[in-house]
Amino acid sequence: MLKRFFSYYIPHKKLFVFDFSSAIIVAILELAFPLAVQWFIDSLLPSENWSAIVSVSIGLLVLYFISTFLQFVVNYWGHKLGINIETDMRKQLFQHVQKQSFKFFDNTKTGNIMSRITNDLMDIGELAHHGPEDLFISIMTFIGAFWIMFTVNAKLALVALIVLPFLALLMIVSNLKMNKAWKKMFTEIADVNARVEDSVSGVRVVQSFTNEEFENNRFSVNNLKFRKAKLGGYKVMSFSLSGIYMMTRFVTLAVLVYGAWLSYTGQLSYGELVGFVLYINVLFKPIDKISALMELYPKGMAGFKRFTELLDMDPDVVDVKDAVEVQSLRGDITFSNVSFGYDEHKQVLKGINLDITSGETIAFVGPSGAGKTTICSLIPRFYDVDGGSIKIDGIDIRDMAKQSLRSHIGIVQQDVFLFTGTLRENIAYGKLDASQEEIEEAAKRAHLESFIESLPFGYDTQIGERGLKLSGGQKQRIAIARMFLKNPPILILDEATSALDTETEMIIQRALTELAKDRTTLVIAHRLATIRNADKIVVVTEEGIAEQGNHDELIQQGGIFANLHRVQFQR
Ligand SMILES: Nc1ncnc2c1ncn2[C@@H]1O[C@H](COP(=O)(O)OP(=O)(O)OP(=O)(O)O)[C@@H](O)[C@H]1O
Repeated sequence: MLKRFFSYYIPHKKLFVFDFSSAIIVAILELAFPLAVQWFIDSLLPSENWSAIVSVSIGLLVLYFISTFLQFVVNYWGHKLGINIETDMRKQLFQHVQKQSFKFFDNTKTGNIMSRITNDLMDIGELAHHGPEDLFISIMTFIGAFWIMFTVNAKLALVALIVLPFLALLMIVSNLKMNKAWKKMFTEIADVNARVEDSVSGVRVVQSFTNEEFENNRFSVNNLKFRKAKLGGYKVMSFSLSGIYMMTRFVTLAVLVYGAWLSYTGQLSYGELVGFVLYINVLFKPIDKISALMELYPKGMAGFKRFTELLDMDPDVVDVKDAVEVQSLRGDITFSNVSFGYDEHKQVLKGINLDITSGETIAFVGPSGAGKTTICSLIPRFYDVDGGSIKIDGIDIRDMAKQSLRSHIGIVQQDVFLFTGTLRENIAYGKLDASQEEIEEAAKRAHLESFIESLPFGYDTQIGERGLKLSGGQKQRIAIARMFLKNPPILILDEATSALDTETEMIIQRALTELAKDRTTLVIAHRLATIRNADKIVVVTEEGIAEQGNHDELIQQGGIFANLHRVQFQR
């Protein structure tokens, strides 16, 4: 774990060396200062050589300036190092999450992912800066101070050492306890985030059911759990800090009393006594630093551990070695004996055989939950099949590079997802480098033109978070405009179930018919009227594909489709 943590320093090694060496020089200067004071009192003062006293004072002043500058370096560039590492980790995690398969998102709460990327990494920068540096410097100054104290007066130095084993024990025990407490705290805050994400995105449902009180209570449960976990951590920390404080102050007093007696009996000079007391401070500074690290280390490491846990989750759908980078596709799709389940306990598809010729429009119909959407999700490899194969233009899609395959498939989902931003940005999502002319052309073909013209800010209109300021029909037309820009040879249309008014429906239908031209189009159909002209209708039931043929053939067969047709049109 530590080795992995240190690997993040490699890109910033120059900064690290700069910061670290400055910190070492500061520590050496601090170590030398009490010695200088001791020498000042014992040797320089009795000589009454004022010019030497002034020269030494000026020398000390210069050293102070150097030390001040180096402290600035350590504070600023040291933190810069930490922030750089934190930023790298956050970027890496975000990119990793983007690569995850649908299965991951099916099973992970959004708030949880957000927590990992933001909160969990919050303390890592501080740890990256202070961790190795403070530890090394603390050990160095501690040993240095102790060694000097020992050479000045061994008996007095041993008095200062008495508390050391107790101190070490206290630190180790509280470190272990804090580690546990902070890990728990991160889990709880992730749950708080998940709850907030859920309630805020679902706020319209919450308010329409007047369930605000219920949501408040659910939130309070998580919030209190987080409070308890955090308070637990602070309790251990407070005990430990107080213990350290007490022990260190006890030693100061013991050294002062015993040192006074040694001085009184002529075994210690005044300069040595003053130097010794100053060294006690130098000796305790590292202990203070280490106790601060004790708070930081478990917190940072708990976050780092959660970071690596997520980073080590490999996506389910990956490219094989030497995967084919697809340049273009005709759009012939073949399903051979395909089986699939979202989890091992339940098979959703089995024995699916299907041939789709390029340029055809295929409509999938059947009862809810039969697997129509699932069949379509397998084509862009949102999930990989468990058995059998899917081939496009004769190549197994598992042998194609995932991104190149998906760049040839367009999907218009039932529930159109729009991003916060302008209309222009949302249409251009289909082709990020689209020119204004291309965007306008796509909008025109999606029958969006007159709507955009009616807006005071036209293409620059902000559509609100997730397109909240737009109607269902407008959102669908934006999704269609995106597809005109993307221009994929294979198109998947998940027909909207929500009813639109007849006129809007007609406009959308016209746009879709134009979009489907010269492409292999798969329509997940909910209303049978819209698929009359499909080249092939595939009836999917829980047992698999029950019927296929064109509209008239299926009506004539008098099977499931004919039945569905009768039910829908008799209403
Ligand atoms: N992400 C998922 N994780 C687990 N199970 C899922 C997931 N998506 C769908 N299912 C299950 O798979 C089965 C098929 O669902 P699918 O969405 O493919 O049906 P559908 O025919 O498209 O239904 P509808 O017409 O209602 O959209 C259902 O039993 C559903 O509960």
